[in-house]
Amino acid sequence: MSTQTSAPADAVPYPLVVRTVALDALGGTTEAATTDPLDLLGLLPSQAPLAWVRRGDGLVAWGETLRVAVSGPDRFADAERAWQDVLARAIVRDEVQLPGTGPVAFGSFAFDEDSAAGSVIVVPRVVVGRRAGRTWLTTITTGARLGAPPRLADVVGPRVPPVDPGTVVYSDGAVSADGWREVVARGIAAIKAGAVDKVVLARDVHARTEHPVDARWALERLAVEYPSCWTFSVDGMIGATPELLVRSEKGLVTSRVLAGTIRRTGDDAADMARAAILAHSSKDLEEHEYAVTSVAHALEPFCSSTNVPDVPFVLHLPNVLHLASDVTGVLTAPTGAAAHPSSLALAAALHPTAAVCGTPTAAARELIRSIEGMDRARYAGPVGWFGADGDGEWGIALRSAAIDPDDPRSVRLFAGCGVVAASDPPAEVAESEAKLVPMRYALGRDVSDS
Ligand SMILES: C=C(O[C@@H]1C=C(C(=O)O)C=C[C@H]1O)C(=O)O
Repeated sequence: MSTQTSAPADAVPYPLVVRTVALDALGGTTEAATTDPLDLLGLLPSQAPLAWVRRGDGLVAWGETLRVAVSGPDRFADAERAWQDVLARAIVRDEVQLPGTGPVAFGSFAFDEDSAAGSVIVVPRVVVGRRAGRTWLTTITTGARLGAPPRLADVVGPRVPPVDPGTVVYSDGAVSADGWREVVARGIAAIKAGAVDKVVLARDVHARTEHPVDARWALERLAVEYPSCWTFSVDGMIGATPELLVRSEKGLVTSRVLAGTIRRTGDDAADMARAAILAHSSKDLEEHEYAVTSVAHALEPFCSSTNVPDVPFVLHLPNVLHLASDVTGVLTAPTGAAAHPSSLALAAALHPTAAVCGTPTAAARELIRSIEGMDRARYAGPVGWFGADGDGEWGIALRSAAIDPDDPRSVRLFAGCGVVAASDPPAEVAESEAKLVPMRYALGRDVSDS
């Protein structure tokens, strides 16, 4: 339970000066919007890139004006307070006024409050954003006053292509695949003994790369191969998640809940048949129901109305099919409060959902602590960004990996699976392998590597 600001608000010699200007276009395109994610990702430097990109829209950022490290059960509230302190002293000129313009902080939070891994929010120096054909540049400095409007050419370096990580050698993480089958069997036994209804169990795999991992290599591959996912990079945590914990924008809240998975075969006709099986599988529908209910209940105190679809749709990804539900709500101030909560406060209220922890939450988290055999660190925790008005987007850091800050040739890849009474341990191991495919692909060279 602590907060550490590497440039504490009190120690910032001047208030933050935040300036957002419109950009005509990126990548030389002056026509209507392109949806090429590489337009944004292609601007990133190799050092500590920050990204939140989907279908060519989103935010990329670099540099560090401020970093706030938090931990423990109050990590979300502590981060929020630090951000509010910074904002209270900021001088902002925002000529674009869209979600993601003006001051922006990126964050990545540990799954478990007891994790040895810290959580962090980073306020970058430069942000480039794009939304529905409009692009903008934000600079965040600690200069004493507003200077001339920033220009992209002054803040973006010469394009240095991402470096190929080279040969990748995989080895067991904290628990081997065989050992993890036993972990799943223990989870099923605990469910049958009545300890929980559902538990989500995860494993890690270690990758050793020939060359230091250039996060941009992985991000570019993920953004192209998994366009319906949110490709993210925050403080060495990278991935492409299909699951949106919460988006809060102008009083509307959205959450994309996933739970219930089937592997793809590579044969489109067979996959269509599998999609139909998934949509009717009572085991997967049960897993899904727990996840949707946990999100709907967590949102209720903050919403005047919510909309929970009656039946899930099937989300097609290159590696797996998921049961998916988009839960939406209209935010309202909870009793006694002046304003509705920020996107980060909503993420804190939602986390951990039954899609990544289980049902009931506290018992599932205890079971994970006692049988999973690893520290999830920031895997399955909230990752994303928020702005000055508190609006923002937080995904669940799935299909993800953590690059070791002390050894960038060392990477932990993660995958987990929802377990219910009807689960089968070998099938869950196979499902976890399918969920590792995106990050293996990201570190690879071409499709045949995956
Ligand atoms: C835990 C993960 O995925 C979660 C578990 C799912 C399932 O068990 O069906 C599906 C999507 C995610 O909510 C992961 O990808 O690591």
